[in-house]
Amino acid sequence: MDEDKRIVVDNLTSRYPGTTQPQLRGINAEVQAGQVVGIIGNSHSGKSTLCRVLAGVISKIVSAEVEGQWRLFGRRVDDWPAYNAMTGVVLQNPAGQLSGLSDTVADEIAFDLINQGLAENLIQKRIEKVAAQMGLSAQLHLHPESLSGGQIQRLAIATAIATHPTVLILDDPTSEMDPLGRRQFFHWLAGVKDTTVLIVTSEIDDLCEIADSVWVMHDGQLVSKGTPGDVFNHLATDWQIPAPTITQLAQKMNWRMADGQYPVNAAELKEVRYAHN
Ligand SMILES: Nc1ncnc2c1ncn2[C@@H]1O[C@H](COP(=O)(O)OP(=O)(O)OP(=O)(O)O)[C@@H](O)[C@H]1O
Repeated sequence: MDEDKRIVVDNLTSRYPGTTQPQLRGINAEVQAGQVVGIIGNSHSGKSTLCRVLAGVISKIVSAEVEGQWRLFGRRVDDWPAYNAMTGVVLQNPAGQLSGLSDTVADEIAFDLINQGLAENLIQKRIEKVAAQMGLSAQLHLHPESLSGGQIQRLAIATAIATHPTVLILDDPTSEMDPLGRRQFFHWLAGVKDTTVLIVTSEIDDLCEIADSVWVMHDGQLVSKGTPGDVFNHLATDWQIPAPTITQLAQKMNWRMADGQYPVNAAELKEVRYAHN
């Protein structure tokens, strides 16, 4: 049988203890290997809860009732060592994810690699590579607690990608980064290959430049999913999600693409501008 190279979520419902209504309601979705999926939605719509379930944090660390099925590349969360080994996870408040045991940024990145039993020379190479990717080369000798909020987010991402995960789950990973750091992060994300990425973000303009698909969460439900173009051309007003800046401009100017949709990213904007000249 062919190896299953998808993320499959089948009728997922989840409810925290002490609450009457579920925070996730009947989520169905599928992601092909190598895709970048952006998860958007208002506050309290269930984005973090979905990340927690898919990362296995619910119910391995945080307790909640969960119904339905989900598999990452054929693996179920019950198969925890294998499931855990294939995921890289950055949740909200990444400072809380630091081991608290490392004297330096380099040691923190090395932590999971040592646990994996990687050879010392390979560990050094991985540290240097992911530090460069996350713009932390100059901080490798610093104590993790001396980093700024944005740098801690970059360290958490570096640590998550150092193990070469099959699936990367990122919950609002740029919330504390400055504009340059955020731009560098999305530039890096655009070039990621061989990793399937689920990213919660409110940076809709950046997301539209790089995402293969977008999921919209509203009140615990996955109310829309598709390409950025399809999703942002069909936003319901009660989701209260703004269109990308480029789409808003095109709507004002009535610049539509050949298929009648408004552009959502720079490449599409260029296409309509070319057509209108
Ligand atoms: N540990 C918990 N116990 C009980 N309820 C919780 C818990 N964590 C989250 N909730 C509730 O679950 C709902 C969904 O929260 P969640 O954090 O998943 O939303 P979100 O879309 O990520 O929001 P935000 O954008 O503000 O982070 C909210 O109503 C929240 O109050």
